[in-house]
Amino acid sequence: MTATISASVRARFRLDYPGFALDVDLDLPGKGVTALFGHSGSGKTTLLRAIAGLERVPGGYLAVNGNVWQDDARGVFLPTHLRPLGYVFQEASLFAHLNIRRNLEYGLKRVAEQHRKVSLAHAIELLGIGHLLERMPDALSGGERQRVGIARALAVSPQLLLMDEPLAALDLKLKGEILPYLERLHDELDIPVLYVSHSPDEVARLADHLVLMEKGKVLASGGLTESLARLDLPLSQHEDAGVVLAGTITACDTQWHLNCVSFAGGQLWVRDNGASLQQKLRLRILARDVSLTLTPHTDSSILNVVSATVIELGDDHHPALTLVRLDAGGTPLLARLTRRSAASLDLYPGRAVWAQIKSVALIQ
Ligand SMILES: Nc1ncnc2c1ncn2[C@@H]1O[C@H](COP(=O)(O)OP(=O)(O)OP(=O)(O)O)[C@@H](O)[C@H]1O
Repeated sequence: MTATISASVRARFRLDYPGFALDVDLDLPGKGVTALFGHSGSGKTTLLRAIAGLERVPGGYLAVNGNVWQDDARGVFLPTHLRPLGYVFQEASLFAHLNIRRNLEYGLKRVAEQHRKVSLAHAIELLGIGHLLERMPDALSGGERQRVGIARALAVSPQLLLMDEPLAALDLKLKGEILPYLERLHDELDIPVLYVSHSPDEVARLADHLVLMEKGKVLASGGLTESLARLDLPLSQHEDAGVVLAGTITACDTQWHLNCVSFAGGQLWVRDNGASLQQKLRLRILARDVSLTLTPHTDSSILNVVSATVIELGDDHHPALTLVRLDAGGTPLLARLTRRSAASLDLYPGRAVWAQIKSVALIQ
């Protein structure tokens, strides 16, 4: 294998199907979660399959944190079974005749002792499935099966984890149960993850980097925070467009069950969901939940008022509305307003405003 020095995932693939062409050239972070987002048929699964070597793409190139898995120009092509990766699908296909422990152990044999970075015990603990080990797959719920599938993918100590809509087959309640486990993986493991999702909520909670796909091409690739705030990308037109900011809990108001989250642009009060002081968390602020004023109001019910500057105004999919991109101390915010309000406030790039955000609207 040829070695490169960059700590990243480099993927270059061109593939032609009748009526569809994949044409990507990506340089992705070598750690953290990269979300692949795009309409159905935009090529997300095809890209994952090419990365896994399941789709043989002549002329392709793939290097994962310095290890070249495919470089056809040099005659390098690792078959799928030799690529140290984990692949999680919408539904975990477990062996029906093996109990959960045996399912998890299956596949471990091909991982040499010295390459085992994630122990089976650690994977079991991370996904909270210790109590299920002696059960048979048909005695598990869909959510439990999926947690086993994720643990199985982790247990082979992958250098890259591919997740293709791992929560898509689950109902909202089960999704809510599994997301915290995925957040733990994100926080505790150093494995780069490519995560296909249609859900802005999952992307907001898990991703660090965002790749937007359209018709087989990469429309944009960049950090999550910056990408979500771009008015030129279709994401901003979603009903639940908004930004994600990273903050730390710096105060607790036990009388009113509120926590104060400090971020680069100020402070926000959020509902106390059991987080502790100094805990880091992500807040999702939807554009429709942000209103603007020219002076800070103290006679309103809104607890959160942040000083910001208008960066740009952009079109919304509805002619009555406009999207305003703001900067709050280096943190981007989006506000969706009526054009009438924007006109009566006389908003223009550079104008100083106050962004009001209802506490109840903040998503943790
Ligand atoms: N083996 C194949 N032969 C021909 N066309 C294919 C093949 N595999 C995929 N395609 C086509 O490639 C396009 C991209 O499919 P792909 O499954 O990658 O999209 P996707 O973004 O993952 O979609 P979804 O979100 O619905 O899963 C589609 O038009 C699909 O029909």
